[in-house]
Amino acid sequence: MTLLSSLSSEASAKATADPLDEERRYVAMLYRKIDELRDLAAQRMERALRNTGRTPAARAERDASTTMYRERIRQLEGVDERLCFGRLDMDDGETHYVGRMGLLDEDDQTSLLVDWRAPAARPFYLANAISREGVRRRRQLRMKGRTVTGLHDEILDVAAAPAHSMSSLTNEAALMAALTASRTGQMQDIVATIQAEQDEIIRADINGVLVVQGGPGTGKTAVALHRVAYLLYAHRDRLEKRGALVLGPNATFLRYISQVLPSLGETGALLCTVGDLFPGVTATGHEPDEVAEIKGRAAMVPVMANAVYDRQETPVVKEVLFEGDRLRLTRKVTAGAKRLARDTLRPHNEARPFFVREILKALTDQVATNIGRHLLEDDDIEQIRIDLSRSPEVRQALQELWPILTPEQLLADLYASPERIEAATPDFTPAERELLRRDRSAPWTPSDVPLLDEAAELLGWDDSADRARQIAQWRADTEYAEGVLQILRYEEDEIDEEVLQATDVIDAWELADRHDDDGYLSVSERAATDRTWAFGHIVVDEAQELSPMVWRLLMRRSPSRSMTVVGDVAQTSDPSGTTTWGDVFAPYVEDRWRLTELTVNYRTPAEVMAVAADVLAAIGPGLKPPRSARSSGIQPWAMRVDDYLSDAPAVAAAERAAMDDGQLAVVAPTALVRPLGDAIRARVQCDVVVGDDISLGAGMVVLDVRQVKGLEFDSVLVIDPDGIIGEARRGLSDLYVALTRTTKQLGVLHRGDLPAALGRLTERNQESKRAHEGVR
Ligand SMILES: Nc1ncnc2c1ncn2[C@@H]1O[C@H](COP(=O)(O)OP(=O)(O)OP(=O)(O)O)[C@@H](O)[C@H]1O
Repeated sequence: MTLLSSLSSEASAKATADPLDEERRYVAMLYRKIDELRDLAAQRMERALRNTGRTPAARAERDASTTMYRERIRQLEGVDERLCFGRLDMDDGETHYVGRMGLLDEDDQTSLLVDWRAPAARPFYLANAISREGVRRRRQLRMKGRTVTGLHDEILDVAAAPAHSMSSLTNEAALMAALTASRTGQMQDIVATIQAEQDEIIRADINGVLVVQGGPGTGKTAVALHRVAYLLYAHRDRLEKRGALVLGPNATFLRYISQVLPSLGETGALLCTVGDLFPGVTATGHEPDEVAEIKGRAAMVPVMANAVYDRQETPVVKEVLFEGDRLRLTRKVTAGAKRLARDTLRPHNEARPFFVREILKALTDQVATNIGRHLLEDDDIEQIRIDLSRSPEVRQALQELWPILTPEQLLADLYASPERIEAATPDFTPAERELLRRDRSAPWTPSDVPLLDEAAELLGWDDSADRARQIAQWRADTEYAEGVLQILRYEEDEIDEEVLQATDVIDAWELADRHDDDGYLSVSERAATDRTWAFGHIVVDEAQELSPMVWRLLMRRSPSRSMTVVGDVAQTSDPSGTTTWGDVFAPYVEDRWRLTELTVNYRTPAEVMAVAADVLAAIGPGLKPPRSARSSGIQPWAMRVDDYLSDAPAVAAAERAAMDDGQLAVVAPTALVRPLGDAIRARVQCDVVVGDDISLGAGMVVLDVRQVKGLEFDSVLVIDPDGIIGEARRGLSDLYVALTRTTKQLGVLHRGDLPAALGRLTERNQESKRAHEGVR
């Protein structure tokens, strides 16, 4: 036990029946309060929905109100599970109950429940026997659903503390219970057991770039999510308008963490991957690492600029047919127009009108000269200019000389043409150019997204067509609505003059407006559809994997540079990723970023971490492993097999059979994942999911290292460590990631000798191997 005096009590323990009853009564009262609030929000939402919204303003208000009440109901539902988890008895006689949200007594405005993020709750996470923070007793409430099942008291009295019992962990009993619980496939919040070093980070200043470096299992993801919840609470005004973005490595990971923020009463952050950051594009394609690495380089910035310049053409002569005449644009003319347009320093599409104006002027001059300038008035010349601008041939020529481009067109055209690639990449080798080549029909990949974003910046948005389309659509809707009203008028005229006509209660404009079913969008929804959205705060998880081009995109979305960046440079596997934080931020904030470290591994037991530490030493001698919060008493093991596909399924089946519940992950080199998954499926009884199909609740999953990143499982079986090391440029880092995914058990199957870095593993002897074979 960490602290001096510790008193545990289970629901069944007679000696503590009274305090338990007292807490049960109190918590039941809190739930009644929550139910009342939920009913009230539901009633108000219903009332708001009944409002017909006769004017656009009323309709906007109705939509805003319903969204607000819907969010409130979701928030109240989110915090329902383990609403209240602690109680502080202070020296001054005050008592504070700590929970997921704040609740007030409406009559006397006293606090019934303190939000875990409020200053009054902070001692719950920080108080210890040495620095009591005014706390006399800290009580943990164990809850199952809405029922208090037990409690655990810590009396913070330094005089009674035996020196050897001091531990750096807070709420240790509850922490250990959380760490040893079986995993469900969904990340749980840690709100009842946040540790002091984590609390510091969660509540750190919102401004500037905060980098949280920490080894595997140190709670980086958990801390990042609790920090978002804290910032949404402490800086509600700022973040309500601009929103918060949480960027994760892949969709599986986002699903894994998706329940954490709602359970903290927050639904307002946008969770997405890099592939989601260009609205309108679904980046589902895969590509080899070496292609992604090239696309992620900072050298792609000039490449994209060259690709745009390459589209601004100046042929020796461009001939244009106009009303039977062959007009000529010499290079001198097109180059002059190009220079003038570029000198505006506007993006390509926005500079185009300047180019067009110059070219039309030159063509108008030619036509006027051909007719005889002395025969023409100013109005005639203007008419010629207008006719030229409307001529399909002239338009076609202008499109060839300076095309209107979308980011998708620019990039697809570039990839599809060896000539364009060559023109845009003067410093690339032929092999690198070849890697960029791709068919026009190939799907977009995540590493295309920052390039599309770069292209959008260089091209500028030409939204005139969109706006024209919107106006046309609105007109069509209005006309349609007017048509509907005509019909109603006609029919109603026939029926009864006393009957209220449709046109009395609704006009065409409003009817058209109702057709637009976009409704009221929340900040996250608006942010998700707006490429240029500037977020109030950005959180990046597994940040070591991001390429320089992705950082460039993120910095555009964060002009205020308010960011929390969490990662571990020892776990970098993406060839575009970083192993030095300074390199990432120097171009944007120089050295004005803060580094903070997490040092305790809450996931991986000490026995497994000892093995992983040897691999870490092989990655870089200076790298320090995190300290494990606990030992499991279970030694990790290795087993030599003859053939992975025929031997591994039996071992996996035996491991799974030995587990009561929870999840087993089989982590293998990418090429082995599918065949191994099929072979295992044929052997085991439980639900097995393979690769990207991962359904988070399955009893067994078969994945490669990329897919397993950020996740955790009760037991992990690593297949072919040499294969894992060999298949990636940073293969040892991949092995380190694979080994550190377990919360309890680790086994490694190998064919030849074990890699040197795994020398510490004890080989399983033949008997246990035979025992596994018996399961076949
Ligand atoms: N204070 C805490 N109380 C209870 N559980 C905790 C605490 N801190 C971390 N954990 C648990 O430890 C595990 C690892 O946390 P998390 O996934 O956030 O670590 P990480 O640093 O992001 O790991 P990795 O870099 O390996 O992906 C999770 O199950 C998390 O809930």
